[in-house]
Amino acid sequence: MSTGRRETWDRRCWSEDLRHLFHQFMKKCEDGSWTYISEKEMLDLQKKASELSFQNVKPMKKKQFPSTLTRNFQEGLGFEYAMFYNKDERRIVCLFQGGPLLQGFPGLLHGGAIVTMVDYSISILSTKTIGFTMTAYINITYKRPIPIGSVVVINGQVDKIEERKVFLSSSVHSADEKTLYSEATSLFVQLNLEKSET
Ligand SMILES: CCCCCCCCCCCCCCCC(=O)SCCNC(=O)CCNC(=O)[C@H](O)C(C)(C)COP(=O)(O)OP(=O)(O)OC[C@H]1O[C@@H](n2cnc3c(N)ncnc32)[C@H](O)[C@@H]1OP(=O)(O)O
Repeated sequence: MSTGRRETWDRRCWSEDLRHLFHQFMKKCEDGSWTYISEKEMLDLQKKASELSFQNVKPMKKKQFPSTLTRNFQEGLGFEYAMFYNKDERRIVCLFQGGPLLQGFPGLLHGGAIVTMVDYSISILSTKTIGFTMTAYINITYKRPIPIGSVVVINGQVDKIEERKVFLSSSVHSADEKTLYSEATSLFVQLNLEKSET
């Protein structure tokens, strides 16, 4: 399937820091330990999710299928990111540069935008680990504010799996790893699709 959506790393709005980190991670992919989650893979996952029916929510019609929240902004103004997945270590890394439309306090990223990117990253990790899941809770602590346009690294990992429950922890650091911006713990629950009405 052609997504009609180009990969994001050729966007002009990507800062030098983001490009540099992106290429560092692409290098880590060469031995197969890490894999880049491409736009096509994201779209395929979304498409699959949109075909699911659970808790009486009917699957979406093909024409209604929208893009995800984080991809609904003009280049550079919202969420610019790339994700990498490590299957053996059950980890995800998201390189994230938040644009001016995500502003909360002047010059700083809104906490809702930060938790959105954390939630989205670890939802992909939990989904890749045990199948489609939803966030039951996410408990985030904001330790330092993130300047608009700066590049941060979100690290997410699976801590424990108990049947349908996946417990994850995550952190948000500066690109040079010197500043810890936020930390979160969360629970994702695998969707009980058998309960669904189709
Ligand atoms: C579809 C995803 C695609 C992702 C990849 C695709 C990529 C492209 C799409 C991008 C998508 C981005 C998505 C971002 C992530 C969202 O933003 S998700 C949106 C925000 N979350 C929600 O709206 C969830 C609302 N809550 C619910 O629907 C239901 O409560 C849940 C979470 C599905 C669980 O309901 P349930 O399946 O009926 O499970 P239930 O039997 O109640 O609980 C199961 C177990 O979990 C425990 N549990 C449930 N909730 C809690 C809680 N809050 N605290 C503690 N324990 C709890 C229960 O106690 C139970 O434990 P056990 O008794 O088994 O030990």
